[in-house]
Amino acid sequence: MNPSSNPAAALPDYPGNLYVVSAPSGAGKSSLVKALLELDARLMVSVSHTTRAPRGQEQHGREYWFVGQDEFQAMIDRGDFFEWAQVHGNRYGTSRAAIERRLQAGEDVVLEIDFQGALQIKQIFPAAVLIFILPPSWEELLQRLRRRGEDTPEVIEQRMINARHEVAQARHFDYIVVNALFDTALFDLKTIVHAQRLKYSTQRRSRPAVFDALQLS
Ligand SMILES: Nc1nc2c(ncn2[C@@H]2O[C@H](COP(=O)(O)OP(=O)(O)O)[C@@H](O)[C@H]2O)c(=O)[nH]1
Ligand SMILES: Nc1ncnc2c1ncn2[C@@H]1O[C@H](COP(=O)(O)OP(=O)(O)O)[C@@H](O)[C@H]1O
Repeated sequence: MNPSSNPAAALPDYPGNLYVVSAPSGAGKSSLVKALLELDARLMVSVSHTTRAPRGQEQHGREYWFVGQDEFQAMIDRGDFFEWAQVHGNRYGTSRAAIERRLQAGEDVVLEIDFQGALQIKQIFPAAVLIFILPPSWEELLQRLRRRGEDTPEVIEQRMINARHEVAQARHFDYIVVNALFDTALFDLKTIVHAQRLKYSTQRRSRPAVFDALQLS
């Protein structure tokens, strides 16, 4: 956990839903979230800020806002981050403005962040739904990192070491999805999002249409 992060007061009960997806590097969270967004027009992903250098095809403002150490530090000092954390030697953060505005507008937001950030979010926004994605095995995780071909062997080795610690945090999450077969994991993710959407809308102002159809109070 990040002792220096700016602890926010609990957020109000926004009409939008917040989903947080975490996983060890290479488990498939970016691929799954991308596929989920294609299936679900109501979901928006929040683009984080990072001090990490861009990988091959990554674009500023699409995968991340790539910023320098000084700019990141200035954002921390101004309290611009909802949460931030140091992960694999770089800093990553979710900007407050982007997600609060969307949740207020009733949009559903997905954050793809590490477990430290996820646990910070749960503290300030208990209605957030925390989903942890597990690889089917350590061997498969290593193969996926190698096949992705984006990281040096040293970086892959570090990510495999960090993964042991990260997966131990899965028990603090609301749901666990095993990404063995991609389509099965995607289906699981979609089901969680859909089920939570129905559940939360019953607790809030809006009622799911099926309640009217069944004349439920
Ligand atoms: N706390 C936090 N973690 C983030 C944020 N954005 C990305 N991360 C996490 O940082 C880690 C490294 O991400 P990245 O460098 O893209 O590598 P990848 O996970 O291998 O694709 C992953 O666990 C991400 O989920 C953020 O805004 N906040
Ligand atoms: N179920 C799966 N089976 C096989 N390969 C997968 C699966 N899910 C993702 N991958 C591949 O594994 C690699 C890592 O996935 P990625 O989405 O980048 O992971 P993460 O965002 O968690 O670091 C990518 O090359 C991706 O295409």
